[in-house]
Amino acid sequence: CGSDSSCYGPTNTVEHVRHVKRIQPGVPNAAYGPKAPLEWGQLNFLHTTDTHGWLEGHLKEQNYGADWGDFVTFSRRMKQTAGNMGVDLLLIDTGDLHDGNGVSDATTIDGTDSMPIFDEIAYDLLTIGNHELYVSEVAYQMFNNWARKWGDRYVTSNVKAFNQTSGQYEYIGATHRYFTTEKGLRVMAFGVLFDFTGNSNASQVLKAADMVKEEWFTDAVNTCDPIDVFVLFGHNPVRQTDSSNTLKTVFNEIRKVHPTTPIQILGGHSHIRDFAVYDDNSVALESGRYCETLGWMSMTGFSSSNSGYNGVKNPHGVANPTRPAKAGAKSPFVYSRRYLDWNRQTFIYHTKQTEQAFDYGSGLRVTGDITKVREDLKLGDVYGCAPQTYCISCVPFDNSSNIFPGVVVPAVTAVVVNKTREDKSRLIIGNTGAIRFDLHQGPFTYDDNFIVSPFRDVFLYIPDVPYDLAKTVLPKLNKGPIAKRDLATMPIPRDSCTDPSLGYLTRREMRQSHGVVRRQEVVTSGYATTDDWGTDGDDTEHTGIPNYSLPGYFQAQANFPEGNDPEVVDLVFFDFIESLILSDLGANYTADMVSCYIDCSFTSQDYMLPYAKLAWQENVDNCPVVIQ
Ligand SMILES: Nc1ccn([C@@H]2O[C@H](COP(=O)(O)O)[C@@H](O)[C@H]2O)c(=O)n1
Ligand SMILES: [Zn+2]
Ligand SMILES: [Zn+2]
Repeated sequence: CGSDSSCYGPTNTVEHVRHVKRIQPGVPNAAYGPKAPLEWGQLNFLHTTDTHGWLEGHLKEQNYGADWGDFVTFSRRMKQTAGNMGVDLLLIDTGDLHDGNGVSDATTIDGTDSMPIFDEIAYDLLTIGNHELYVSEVAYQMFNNWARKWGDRYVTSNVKAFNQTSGQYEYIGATHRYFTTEKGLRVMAFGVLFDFTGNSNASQVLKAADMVKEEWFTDAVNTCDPIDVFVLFGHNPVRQTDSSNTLKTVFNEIRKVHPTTPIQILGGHSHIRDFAVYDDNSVALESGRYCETLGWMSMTGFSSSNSGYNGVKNPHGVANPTRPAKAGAKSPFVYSRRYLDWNRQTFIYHTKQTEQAFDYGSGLRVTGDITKVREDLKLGDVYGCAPQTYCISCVPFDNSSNIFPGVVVPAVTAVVVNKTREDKSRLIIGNTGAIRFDLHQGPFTYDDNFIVSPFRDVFLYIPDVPYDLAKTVLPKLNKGPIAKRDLATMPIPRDSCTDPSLGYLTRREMRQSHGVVRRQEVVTSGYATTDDWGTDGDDTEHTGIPNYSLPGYFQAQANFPEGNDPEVVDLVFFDFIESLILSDLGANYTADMVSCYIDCSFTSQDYMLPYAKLAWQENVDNCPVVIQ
């Protein structure tokens, strides 16, 4: 098809219309759920991060099946509960709102339809992620629209945008926010993006080490105004050993002036559930990715002698936090943390509601808005029937059920072809990070195209590169062997990724087949988190999911002569990795030798749909939806 989208568009041909069906969101799960009520303290946090447009929830995974409308209801009910108890609850988001789902990415400018839906939550603090900065139009969407709307709640302590009117780089949001909570806590908040360098020239990211030298920062830390608690939040991993973590830099600067004031840290970007202890008076929470996880953190220990807190000391009728940051901590503060699975059952349980009584009109309206966006963007249109599940990391990289050998390599081999050069041998190289989510067995929809491959990374190429040189590029990019995780240590010997037939079993059958049933309920596969406090953070217990590490890059070779190596190849790659490719090819290769391969609008969003039309037409009219 090349760049001719009429070859695979959903409505252009009669033949295609036959293949268009819609799938419906998954039903709420029923058999298992949260292990215990939340521990409410004086100051409580609900945290989202790296939502990447997944506002519809996970339509093919019951465990993460709530949509943003359900979250609207939940967050409002939790705010009311906090008010009724006489304590504070802060809602916080740490960025990456774009790139990952059709709701955010199927519009001409990413986020056009998703951002108004996202904005239905009354966040107290928000900050910016790197996915708001790759594309200038998106950066300006945040700068000109949402930053203005969110005012001082949008804290971008080290991120500026180029203001075309003033000709200056200006902070996108506020540098910091000093505010008093409903219960009298004086909060100083900083929102810090990791030292990101892949942004377009519409923005500027100050390194944290430079940010802390800015006058506004030293003024804020040294202010004479009382500070009861710092909220240090950012699109930034919380694990101190993560090389991207720059929260530590800011933490250290605060500590020079405030040795014992609590610093509550909330992070993101590494897409994991995590909780880290920084010191006796500081703990950090990270809340996963893609609307799979809602993070909960609470603390108690404020008194009239150390704060302006005028709320209830230990809210009644609920559990309260009891754990010091670490054993023997010299601190009045105790904490709790929990990773909530993103489903209605979780939301209903923690608001003490019933399925019938849970919904608010506001939440239902937002669910309706999401449905309308999905319909308008035709996200439910089906392009093929995937015969099995292919995952990114639940099986080794070379397993046929891995998405790279199973889908991505055959898809780029078959579809990424320049007609005028189709007789040439080619190597196609991509970064594995461009593939963002597992591909589930069953109908492959327009939405799934963005879920699997959301970026608009253009396929570029250099013609006629000697094969002896071209074949050295992938190993140079990857440098080093693929680390493999020993399956024998994993709690589940197989799961629906490795054995697709299991996808047809119910979760109960699946677990019982392995003999793991607890509390007369089912323990399903999912996150089994280990953090600085151990293994009791997951709100719903799960057995783990195998997680094999990946090389950074993949390669497909196409139209190679049988039994021989070609003399030269067309070397095809995403523009996202152009500079790396050129540096691996050496000084004889320069940017002026690079051009668009098919055309400059054919991107990584454009090869999966034609492949689905090519490879997955069997059963397409009768393709069972497999909800895991
Ligand atoms: N145009 C792009 C942009 C990003 N990527 C990949 O995404 C990774 C960053 O994602 P986070 O959610 O972790 O911030 C980046 O490292 C790339 O792998 C891409 O492929 N193309
Ligand atoms: Zn992210
Ligand atoms: Zn990120």
